[in-house]
Amino acid sequence: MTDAKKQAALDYHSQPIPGKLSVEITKPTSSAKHLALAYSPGVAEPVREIAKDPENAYLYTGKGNLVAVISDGSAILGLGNLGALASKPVMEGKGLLFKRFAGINSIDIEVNAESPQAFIDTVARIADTWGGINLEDIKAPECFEIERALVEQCNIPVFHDDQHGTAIVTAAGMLNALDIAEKKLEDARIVCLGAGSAAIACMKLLVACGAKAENIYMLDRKGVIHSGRDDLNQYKAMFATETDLRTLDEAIEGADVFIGLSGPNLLSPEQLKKMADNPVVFACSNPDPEIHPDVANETRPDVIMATGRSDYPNQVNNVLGFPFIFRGALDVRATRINEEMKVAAVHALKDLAREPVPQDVLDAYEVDALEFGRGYIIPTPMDARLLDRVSSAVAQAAVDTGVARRPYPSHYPLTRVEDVYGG
Ligand SMILES: O=C([O-])CC(=O)C(=O)O
Ligand SMILES: [Mg+2]
Repeated sequence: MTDAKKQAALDYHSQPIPGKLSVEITKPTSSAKHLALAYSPGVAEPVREIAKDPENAYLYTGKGNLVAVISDGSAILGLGNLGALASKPVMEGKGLLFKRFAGINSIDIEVNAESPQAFIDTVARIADTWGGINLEDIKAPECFEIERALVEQCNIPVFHDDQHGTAIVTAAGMLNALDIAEKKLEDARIVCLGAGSAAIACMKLLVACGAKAENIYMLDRKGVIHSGRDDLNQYKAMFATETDLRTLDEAIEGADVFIGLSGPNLLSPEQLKKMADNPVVFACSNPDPEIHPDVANETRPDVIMATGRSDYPNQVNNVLGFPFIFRGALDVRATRINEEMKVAAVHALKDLAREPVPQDVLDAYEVDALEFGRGYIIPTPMDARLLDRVSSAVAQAAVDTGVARRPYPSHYPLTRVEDVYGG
């Protein structure tokens, strides 16, 4: 980023007041009568009701539309382990997106935990107060055990966004990109640079969507993950292939797809040149991709290019997923976010990209046209139709698979965030 852009980012966060979120009051407070309802003695009534039946928390408190965004700061974006407090701008940012795109209230919680177990215990103890928990920017492999334990211990959706949000959006974009390249996921040779939480979840979901595990070459810092290595954790080991290839240089030769979930500038123009025709490149490291889109487009005019960034076309970023996935899950009081709900979100995103784009979206991006093709493989985050399409698909899948504790919402389809509480 230029110095001016860096300063603009700092000013955005500090002005006119520090931070990106604030709390608002939803009830009248202009008289002593109001205070007697809001606080002593009136507040005792909902307390008694909730003590009788915890479900009443959904009726008398904000629980049902409240998501905790929780991190330990151990894998902030593609920046690394910078500690809990430094992750706060990202977690506030997730809260901004939850509210702006899906009308969900959220509070960010940054936990200094000395071990995964300490993190699990901290979150488990505060879990009941939320409608859902979004885990964010927690490093692998600890994130897998943390999520598994919390899903088991909590009766509300617990979702590690960097795994599943990223995987859902990547899978949707990939199905469309390969269609445009006239290739099939089943046949695609895929190179995945990175073996962290997002990489492992993306590859698992791509395999669930039809990719062949033997066509996937995953690389960590030491190179290709192959069956001869004895330094692999159980998660990486799932992607160990029988191969003589050892480096990115070797693996990229003839590859149809490059997915980067690692760090900045790790794919060179020379490596991109070695890929097959119409190469699909998802350089998703944030904020700086594995190859800059300008460099990629210059190197290969036939590239189908996506990044995680808001300032280039084809933004493959979990913002297209987590606000709406939680919206759908909260609205049917799902006990968890299961595989069927994730796959429903993939298809909703994939299909929406094939529909004509409304004028307000074109205006938001200051373009004359966006048409399904190389430059538009996935809906943009500013597309208001996401609220309806993804949330309803997720809610329906929750109902169909028996994890919903409420019926499909009668106030759906949602067209505006103002309508999320129903009529
Ligand atoms: O915050 C973003 O832009 C996407 C994300 O979750 C990450 O990179 O960790
Ligand atoms: Mg993240």
